[in-house]
Amino acid sequence: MQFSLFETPENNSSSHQLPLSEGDVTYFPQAIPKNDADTFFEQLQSELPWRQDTIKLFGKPVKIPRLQSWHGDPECTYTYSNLTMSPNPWTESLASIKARCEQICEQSCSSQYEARFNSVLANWYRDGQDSMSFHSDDEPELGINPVIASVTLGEARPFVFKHKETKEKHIQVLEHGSVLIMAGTTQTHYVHGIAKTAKPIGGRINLTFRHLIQKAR
Ligand SMILES: O=C(O)CCC(=O)C(=O)O
Ligand SMILES: [Fe+2]
Repeated sequence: MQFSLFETPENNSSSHQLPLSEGDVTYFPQAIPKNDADTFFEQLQSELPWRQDTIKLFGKPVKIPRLQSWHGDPECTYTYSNLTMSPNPWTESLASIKARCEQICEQSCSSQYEARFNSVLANWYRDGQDSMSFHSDDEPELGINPVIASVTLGEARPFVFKHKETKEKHIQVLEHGSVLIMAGTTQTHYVHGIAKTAKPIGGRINLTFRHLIQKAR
């Protein structure tokens, strides 16, 4: 699929900045047209090598409540919750969605921001019992003030930002085909997460595109 088929953000008049007192977050609904988003959802669900990792919580092994898959350029080894993941290669659909996110960043984000991504963490929330606890994406490999593009396919879920000191909260429902760009000091001041819900809901795939900085050897 070619990304020239996508609408440009200029046509996407409903993009808006979240009203966070510190941080820089912009939401682009319908960044990926519905038909393409439907196809990507099906393709990614069947083609990615999904795995359920185990992390240690207070010394005890706990299965994380979602499936994940890490992809990127060959040098992009990533450590997340004490897990070190070697990258799986880019698939055609991941590369196409990455190009769309880079296009949005180039056209709509401040020129001081890096608008190239070399890796992506894919998360598959199979139902309402799958979740992601509050965290910041502030690993050293991401550098200072990282730009992260977060794509939602499938079921819409509320995405919660919480200020680390003031506890100010902001909720944005992330819809099918949307892109959320987190930049500036967002990771310094806020944690974010996806809560569980008892509602009977369908699956959601989230892709967070990142730019990893290579460590000096
Ligand atoms: O599923 C989401 O929207 C959030 C994913 C996320 O925060 C992450 O992968 O770091
Ligand atoms: Fe995150």
